[in-house]
Amino acid sequence: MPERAPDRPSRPSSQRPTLRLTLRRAARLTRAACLGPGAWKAGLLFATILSLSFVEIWISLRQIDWYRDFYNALEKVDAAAAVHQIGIFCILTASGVVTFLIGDYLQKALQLRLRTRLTVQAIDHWLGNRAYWLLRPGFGATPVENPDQRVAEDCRQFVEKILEYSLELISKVVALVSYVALLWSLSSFVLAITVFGFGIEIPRYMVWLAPIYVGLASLVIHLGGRALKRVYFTRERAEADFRHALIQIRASADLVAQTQGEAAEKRRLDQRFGQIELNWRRLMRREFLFYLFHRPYQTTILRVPTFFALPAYLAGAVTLGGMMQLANAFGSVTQTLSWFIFRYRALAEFVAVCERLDGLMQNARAPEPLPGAAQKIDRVASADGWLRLEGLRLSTPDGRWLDPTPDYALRPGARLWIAGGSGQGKTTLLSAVSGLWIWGEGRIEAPAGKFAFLPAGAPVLAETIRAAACHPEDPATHDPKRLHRVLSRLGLGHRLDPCLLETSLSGLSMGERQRLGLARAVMLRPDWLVLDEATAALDPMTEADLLGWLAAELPDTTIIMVAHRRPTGLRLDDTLHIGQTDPERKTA
Ligand SMILES: Nc1ncnc2c1ncn2[C@@H]1O[C@H](COP(=O)(O)OP(=O)(O)OP(=O)(O)O)[C@@H](O)[C@H]1O
Repeated sequence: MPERAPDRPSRPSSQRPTLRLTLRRAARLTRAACLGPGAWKAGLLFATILSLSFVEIWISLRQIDWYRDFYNALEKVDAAAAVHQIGIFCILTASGVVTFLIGDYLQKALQLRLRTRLTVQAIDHWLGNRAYWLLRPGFGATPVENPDQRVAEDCRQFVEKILEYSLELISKVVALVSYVALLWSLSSFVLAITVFGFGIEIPRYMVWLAPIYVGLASLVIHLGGRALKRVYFTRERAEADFRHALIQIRASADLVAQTQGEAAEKRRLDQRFGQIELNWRRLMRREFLFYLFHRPYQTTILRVPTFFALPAYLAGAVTLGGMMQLANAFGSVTQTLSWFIFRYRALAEFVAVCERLDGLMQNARAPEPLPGAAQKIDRVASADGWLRLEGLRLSTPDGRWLDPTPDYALRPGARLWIAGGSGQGKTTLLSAVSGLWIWGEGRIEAPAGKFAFLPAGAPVLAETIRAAACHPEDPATHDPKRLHRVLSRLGLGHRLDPCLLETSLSGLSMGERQRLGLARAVMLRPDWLVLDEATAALDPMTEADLLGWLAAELPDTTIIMVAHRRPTGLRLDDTLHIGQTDPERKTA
């Protein structure tokens, strides 16, 4: 039987998304994506890509020299030197293209490797700790919204962005050092200005101007755009909610059509799309403010360096080629320093991705139930294979107590009917026995062995009849002839493709679904079989026939049946009444 989730460490309190917190989140996710088997290959790929980016920096430095040489050739009207420079230009451009192509290809290979690893971990946490079960509204202390989006979209985005940004950042730092050194060597002259009658001389003014210029611009842009992160977070949530509603309609097409629910669905979709619209308007306002500063900066940053270098040219300190080289060096420094500004919008989105994905990973790693309800069920392994309930009283996750469950002991191989009125806690008891339900008090002695659960509704999530009939085991490990015989006995033979035993589950009636559930029970041969209203959709004659057949197929299996009607066809050893209503007395 599944074991209860392990003890949960306390959750970090909700924190404001500061830079430090974002870096911590990004570091945790990066570790999850990088560490593990084959990590050295990822490291090697990263190092190669980084080296290629250094080559690109070298090429760009050569291009700055090229500006000087080319313009000086023009100034001297030296045709041969100009043609030579055009040749150098072609070589530099070709080298740049080749370096870019190889780097881009390797980067995509690394992305695939890291995304696979991160996604596998996200899925492992989400499914492995039963977080998908516990972290739902009404169950978990911190329900996770739209996990589908976080696992599918955010893992991809995180890996793409972290690679892109970390490579960029490292190469920008290296480039910055090179560009500053170049700018330092070029701007050896002094700027002499007069302020309020005082003569001021600023040596190497181009070097000091660059960080002041970019620093002021960064501050202004950050102030204008800092609210964007929240808007991006909400945008993703609204989009995911809308998509989810559409998926629900696809999955419940019959239900919507039979209940003529189109108008209600349209209202629901309108309401969810309304959230997208609302957020979009907020985004329009925020981005307007942001671009008010960002756009002018972006459009002037390439032109302004020439204006700043002009005083040196006019003072005769540099030649025209020297001024162009100086302007380019200054432009390179300011553009490198402006990385934060140019990436501001994308970085704000990246912060939102980190918050969502790390939230999923952290919560799923140690899913915490809603606080407030008692979690005092003492679950122990049964030494003699009996199932025992002692002093058991279950509660709902929000703390409402259900009626006490009678003390009870069930021997292996017995057949038990659990009876009780609607809402009295029968399904909840089954969940507690299987270790899922943790709210309540008392003691459950749970036997070991293979456990199978047949729910009332749809059988299982599977793509083919064969997979559904063997779920959760691999259908390839089951004998196809036996499967065919079982399904035919249950009246589902017509659903099988004669050659491949593969057909879709769509269009199965509720009774057919429940018969498929019985097929599963027989194929799995569990030690413990729990049926929760799993034959309620069958007519009494079929139910009696199939339950009799099931009992014969599984002679040693302990069968626990929850049903409102006393099951026929199954020789019952005992009945356990849950709650205050005794259905037998009621019928009598
Ligand atoms: N997540 C939850 N949050 C709050 N209450 C819950 C939750 N899950 C179950 N309950 C409540 O616990 C009670 C027992 O539910 P349970 O499904 O076990 O009843 P049941 O006996 O199987 O009912 P039925 O025969 O109608 O299927 C019900 O009142 C139900 O509303």
